[in-house]
This record gives sequence, C-alpha cells and structure tokens, in this order.
Amino acid sequence: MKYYNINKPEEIVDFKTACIKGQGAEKGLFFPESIPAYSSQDLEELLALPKEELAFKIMKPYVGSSIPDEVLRQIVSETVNFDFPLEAINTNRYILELFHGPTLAFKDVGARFMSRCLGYFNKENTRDTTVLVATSGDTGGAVANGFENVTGVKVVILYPSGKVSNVQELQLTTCASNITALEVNGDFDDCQALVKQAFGDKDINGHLQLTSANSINVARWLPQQLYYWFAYQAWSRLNKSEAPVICVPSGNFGNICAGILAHISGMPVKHFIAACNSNDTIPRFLESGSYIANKTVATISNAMDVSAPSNFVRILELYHQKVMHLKDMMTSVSVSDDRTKTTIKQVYENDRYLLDPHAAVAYTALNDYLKADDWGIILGTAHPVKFPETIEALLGIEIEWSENIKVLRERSKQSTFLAPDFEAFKSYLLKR
Ligand SMILES: N[C@@H](CCOP(=O)(O)O)C(=O)O
Repeated sequence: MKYYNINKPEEIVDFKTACIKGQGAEKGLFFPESIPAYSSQDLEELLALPKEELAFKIMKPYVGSSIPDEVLRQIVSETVNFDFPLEAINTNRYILELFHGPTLAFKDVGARFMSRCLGYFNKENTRDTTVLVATSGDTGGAVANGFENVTGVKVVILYPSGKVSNVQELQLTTCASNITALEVNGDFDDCQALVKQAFGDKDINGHLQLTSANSINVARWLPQQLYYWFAYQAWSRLNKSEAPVICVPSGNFGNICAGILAHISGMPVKHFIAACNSNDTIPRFLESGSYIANKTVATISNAMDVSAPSNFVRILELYHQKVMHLKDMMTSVSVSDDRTKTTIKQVYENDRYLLDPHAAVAYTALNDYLKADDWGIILGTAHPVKFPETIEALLGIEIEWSENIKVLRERSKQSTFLAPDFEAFKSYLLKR
C-alpha cells in the first residue's frame, strides 16, 4: 500500500515511511491510495475469524510488504490481546466497550500497534527516534504505556495543564525514563499545534529524528478500524434485521474516521453520528458550511476537548471532499455538560449501567437521533474509573479502583512546565 500526502499529493510513501515520518510536508496527513473492498462472501468469511486473524486480515493490505507476515501476526495479536465486548445497556442501546486494555481507553489499540511497528522498523536504525504526542487525556497514557522501555525510542508528551483527570495525569507522568511529560499552560489545540509545527522545523529535524504518535500517524489511526470489525462480528450474532447506527464520542475524529473507512471497505452501517461536547467546530461546519475553530472549551468529557480535529480532513478525503456525500452518512452534534450529567444519572438509575462522560455524550446524541425502538451502538471509549471526580460527585457513589489504578495512585507525578510558545518548545527539544 502506498500513501499520499493530502496537502501535497506528489509526496507518496509506503507504510514504513508514513509510520516513521508521522506527518508529511506542509503539515499534510498521509492517506491510503486505495481502500480494500470486501465482497459479501469476504464479509461472511471475516465474520467467522478469531479476533487476531481478523485483525491480521484487515491490517495486512495497509502494511503491505513493509513488515513480514509472521512479524505482523505477532504485532496484531499483541495489539488486541484483551476484550472488546458489545454489551446491552437496555433493550435497544448497546455499547462496544473499548476500555479493557492496560490504560482503560480505546487508544491502547493504536498505541500498541504503532509502538510495535516502530520497534520493528527501528531495529535497522542507528539513531534514536523521538515520538512527539499531544494529548487531551487518553492518548498520552496509552502512548506512554505502549512505548515504555521500547529500545531506541524516546517519547515527549504535551498535555494541557489542569485539563486532564487525575488518573489520566498519573498515567502519563509516572512512566519509565524514556517517557517525558510536558505540562503546557494552554489547551489541547495549543499542544497539537506545537507538535505539528515541530515536524516542519529544519533545526529540530536536523537534531532529532521525529515522529508522531497521535492519530495523524497512519500506524496509530488505521488499527482503530478493528473496533468496528469486532462490533460487526458481535452484532451479527444479535440477528437484528438492519445494520446499526453507530455513535462515536469524537474529539480529534480519528476513531470515527477509521469506522467510516471500515464501512467504505464493505462493513454494513446504517449511519454514523460524531458526538461532540461543547467543542462544536464540526457540527457547526456541517450545519453552516463555514469552518470556524473557536477557542477550546474545557468540559467534563475532557479527552474530546479539541477544537480543530486533525482527522476531519481525512473524513472529507474519504468522500472525495464532497461534504454533501459525507452528510448522507455522518451527522455531527454537540452535547452540553448539563445534558451529559443528566444522561449519566438516568442511565445509572434506570439501567444500572455506569457511563463515563464521553460515552454519555454519545448516548445522548444517539437517543436524540433514534426512535425509541430503533437500535444503535455507542462506543465506550474510556472506563468510568478514569473520571471519579465527576461521577462520584454526580451519583453519590464511590468508584472502586482497579489494581492498576491503585498502583498509579502510589506514584508521584513528574512533569516539566512549558509555555504554549513554539520557541520555548524548540529550545527544549534542541537541548535533548
Ligand atoms: N482525544 C485525544 C486527543 C488526541 O487524539 P489522537 O487520537 O489524535 O491521539 C486524547 O485523549 O489525547
């Protein structure tokens, strides 16, 4: 498979180069030159596969000859070695729980896949690679965990000071010595802008070999489509007469973009909903046609506090930049914190299911979209235990800590403050 740069289509690379570079010239994202198309017979066969084999079949065309089959098999089986259950919240609303990995968020899949691919490519590399990553909460912990002690890789995580939950902060500030956390006095979009600018800076690139572990990197983005294939296997067993509406909590739009990619490959979906919090650039864009990214707003679903979602350009590319065609398949809505809290309470009281704030945004949006007896799926992108501050205050319950959270709480945070200023970031990187 070859990938072209959306901003500079003459830049064409293979999977290995796309993974190592992370981002193309002129801040362009890499995009696959062709998308695999599965016939109904292929789909039948995919339904019957164990998850490791399904993951291999789906990822193989995207990786091409960059990684030998036996290595790729090993990488994907380590990537998906936990559960992805589709649970019923009530009669017609289901949740695909994506939070059973080591850092309790959906980002574990992409982070584990990318860290192992980079580890493989790095075997021939004599230089260390510096992985830059901006996080609004969940990516940072997953990347820290995925890259912990990977030889030849150093990770620099930028996160917005005071705008991630305590558990998320501990996950990204208490790691092995190859992981550094920079606490930025700004918001996620400031962190993401610093990272993107660093890729285009000659001095930094002369000094360090950089890559990105955000979903701008195809090796982080593409494996996210596996969730949708796992969901497909699970819902086909439910014998529903229609394909589902799938509602995805959306911040940087990498997850929903991967879902749409799976759908374009042939996986049946009736409609996608991109559920946003008050950071509503895309809902407003789809409504009015004007793309205006406002200042990022802090919400209780903090991992979605993104005002300029990197992957929206890929979603448009999937529809050949035709917004009209995209709107037939995807709706995007904004849900306030007040409505999110009401949903957490109602679902807990009526169904005894504990939604985290991100899933609650999606549940609210799905309910608004569907009639009561239509069926649909939300993606559960993070475990509620990551947000005890919000949930305990709202429901008056105490959330039980899992073993990995107990261990985290005993560690102490290590971070370095950084102004949201490119020269400050550059001078930090040049001293490394
Ligand atoms: N929601 C993210 C923001 C970055 O998204 P990514 O998928 O591009 O890494 C987070 O939790 O950090």
